[in-house]
Amino acid sequence: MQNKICIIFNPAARGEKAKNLLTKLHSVVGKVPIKISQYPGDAEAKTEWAIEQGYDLIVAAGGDGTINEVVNGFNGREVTLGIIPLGTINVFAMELGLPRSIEKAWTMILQGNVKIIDLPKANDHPFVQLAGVGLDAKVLQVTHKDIRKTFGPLSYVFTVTKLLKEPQPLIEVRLKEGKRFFGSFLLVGNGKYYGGPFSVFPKARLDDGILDGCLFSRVSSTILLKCLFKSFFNKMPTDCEVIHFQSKQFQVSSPEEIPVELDGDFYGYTPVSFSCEPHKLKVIVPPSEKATC
Ligand SMILES: Nc1ncnc2c1ncn2[C@@H]1O[C@H](COP(=O)(O)OP(=O)(O)OP(=O)(O)O)[C@@H](O)[C@H]1O
Repeated sequence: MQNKICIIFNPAARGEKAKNLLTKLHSVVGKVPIKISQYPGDAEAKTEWAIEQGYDLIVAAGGDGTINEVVNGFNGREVTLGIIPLGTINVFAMELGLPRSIEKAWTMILQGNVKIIDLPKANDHPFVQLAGVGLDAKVLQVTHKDIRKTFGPLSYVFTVTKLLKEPQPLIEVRLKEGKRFFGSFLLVGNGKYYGGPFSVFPKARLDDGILDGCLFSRVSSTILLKCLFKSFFNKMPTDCEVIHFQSKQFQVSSPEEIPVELDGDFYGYTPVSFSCEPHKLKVIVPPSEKATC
């Protein structure tokens, strides 16, 4: 049976440059409805509305934050996710090997090769690709929107440099499987990539039923640069500064509240519990990708 498709478009993605792509998007998708997200959180509301109207293939046209909102709008219902990557970095699209051009992404969506992947959660809040506790979440929280718009991803580098001068927090990670770790900055991955083509979780797979963690005992510009360099070549440092773990479920706590981000957007504060629902999310991938259903 043919899917009923609805597109949820975020004009604010790619530093608000995505809005210039709306006419192009209309010309590529023809009569398929495009609903425009009007404010942060609206992509989730529009997805819920679309599902109530009987649409069963919801296409997120935006970046990772838009995909996150769309998936949160699924609320456990049996619908399929399509993606037209219009964000700045598009880490999840990179993980799935999706084409970046609107035409190619649309052709792939119409081909309809579905893969079923895991759906990670922070408390009850789903995310698709990654989460961070500590430094990166704080960077997202404090980097002003106008500075982000002007300097793009470079604006985060300015903030990191400033934040590294501050005292580092203490994070405790308690795995359901029994182990306990301590550190100051935690990254959690469903897939391999973080922040671009950086393979911070080289062992991660989107459909293995587990989450990968990377806990830094402390962070400095040298440690971060070393990690970025190594992860670009698919090798994370294995020295004492970084603990790698895999787990189905774990708790993260800290003496003080520490910020948490999900898929590149600020989410809230510790304590937070991470878990992973295996084989829960249907997503359209290129025909060359082996479907798991
Ligand atoms: N109409 C809107 N006005 C302002 N912000 C919006 C609007 N609609 C959605 N948003 C917000 O835009 C933010 C950025 O979206 P998104 O993450 O998709 O783009 P991006 O940051 O360019 O991409 P990526 O995360 O892949 O680099 C999200 O936090 C989302 O909540």
